[in-house]
Amino acid sequence: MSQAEGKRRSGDKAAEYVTEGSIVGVGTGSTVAFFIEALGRMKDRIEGAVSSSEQSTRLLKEHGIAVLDLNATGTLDLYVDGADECDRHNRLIKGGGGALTREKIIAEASRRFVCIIDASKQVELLGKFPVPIEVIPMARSLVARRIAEMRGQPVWREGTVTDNGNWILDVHHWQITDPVALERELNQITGVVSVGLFARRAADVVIVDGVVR
Ligand SMILES: O=C(CO)[C@H](O)[C@H](O)COP(=O)(O)O
Repeated sequence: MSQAEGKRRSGDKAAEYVTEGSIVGVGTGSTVAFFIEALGRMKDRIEGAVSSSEQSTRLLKEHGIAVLDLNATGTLDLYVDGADECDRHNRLIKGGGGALTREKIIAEASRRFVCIIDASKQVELLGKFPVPIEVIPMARSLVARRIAEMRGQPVWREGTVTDNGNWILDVHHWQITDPVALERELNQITGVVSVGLFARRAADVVIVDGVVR
């Protein structure tokens, strides 16, 4: 099966978790684009979506789905999003598309997080994919120095500005044996907005190539 086919199957399968009349949290990325297509086919049966990025907002609107403000919706029943890496405990690296902060907010605001991936995203140990960290622009070098002290190799994703007006550092060469502890430690660095490790709030359900794992 091609990677694109795996993503499409996972996006389609996730639509089975959407309930009548609900508001769905929607992530960002090429796998989520397939989910949005599936959501478009059932748009008359949902109230709308909360979007994690300008990119997904555009896609949702193209499919005729109302985009709602999280401040007005309260807790969501369901959040569907992709990932860059997923370990056997459903802990994730996310943010390859740069939308990690809003993704984390919606994941946190949702009762159930369904992660949709293709088989290539499954790993034994998180960290081969660089960990994205969104930073306040003026704190970029400060945060990079702190990360270097933690034996990470931060690379500035130059030219990328997040939907929140911030910058991203991608941290290479971390073998992440304790993702919860690392996430906590990174969150404490002044200037860090959010961390692309979803370990404390891991996925509840993981769908791989269209099959629930
Ligand atoms: O975290 C993300 C965006 O910030 C995406 O979910 C992640 O990068 C996976 O993307 P794709 O589905 O295109 O492989």
